[in-house]
Amino acid sequence: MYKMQKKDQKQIVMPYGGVIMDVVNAEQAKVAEEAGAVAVMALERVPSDIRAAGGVARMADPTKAEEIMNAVSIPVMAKCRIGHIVEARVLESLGVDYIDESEVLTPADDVYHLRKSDFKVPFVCGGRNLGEVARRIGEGASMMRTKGEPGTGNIVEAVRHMRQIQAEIRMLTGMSEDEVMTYAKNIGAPYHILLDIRDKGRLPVTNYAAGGVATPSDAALLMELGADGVFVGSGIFKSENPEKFAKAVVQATKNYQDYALIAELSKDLGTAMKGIDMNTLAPNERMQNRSE
Ligand SMILES: O=C(CO)[C@H](O)[C@H](O)COP(=O)(O)O
Repeated sequence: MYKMQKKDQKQIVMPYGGVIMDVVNAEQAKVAEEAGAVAVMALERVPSDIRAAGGVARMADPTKAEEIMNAVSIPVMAKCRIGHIVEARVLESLGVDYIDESEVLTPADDVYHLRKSDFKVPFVCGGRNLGEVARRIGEGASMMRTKGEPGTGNIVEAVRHMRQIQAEIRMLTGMSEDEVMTYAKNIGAPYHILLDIRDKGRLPVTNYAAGGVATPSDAALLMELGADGVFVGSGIFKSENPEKFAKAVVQATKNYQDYALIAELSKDLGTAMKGIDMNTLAPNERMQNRSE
């Protein structure tokens, strides 16, 4: 257990090379489980539909989480709005396995994130750089994910965030304690968490990549760059053949350096989700900018 987490807080145990899939109903949850997903994320809509709908995106109807929990035996996550203490408590009372305090929903609090160490249910949070990651761990997050740009089918932001975090960790490992202190000040990160990351040479919690995965090769690329696993939302159920894409993404993530296998998995998959060019998305349309 990481020291910022409560003694009686459950832990998130996710395997290396695992895939967590966004699902909006029992049928999709079963597709994810059959494909080999290690967990599902219960949502009202996948991120590309949230993006298209606009307006305020809130925690899903509890019936949705219950329907999905009843359909599968793998862990079920659900999203609450950033800083929404009551949505988080409601999800905890429903018995979801993990909560994602997520920028995919519109934030409830634009200053404070949840004090996650106050909860029994463990949390996953998003980060674009080491400052964000260390702050979320300091608040008690049990797992991290890079943010990417959800719902775009464009991997470029997920790549940017994974590279950024890995580069900062590599830089940190060469720092003396006085250098870590100044770095902590500069990036607004808790000093003791940076010291721990420096000593371990990696994050103290599992870090999956998320946001924009649309093909088996996208998922493998994020593993290649240092992810422990991947989240895939829109890329599965907005593709032409969700069952095939789901299985292919799971296999490619697990076997991310088996390029011949990834070639086979990529054949005759059907059309991937339509992507969005980042140049067409203004800063205020980017979910990743909703928190820091
Ligand atoms: O927020 C998430 C992780 O908790 C989503 O599952 C993830 O970002 C999905 O993005 P995309 O739809 O682009 O795959």
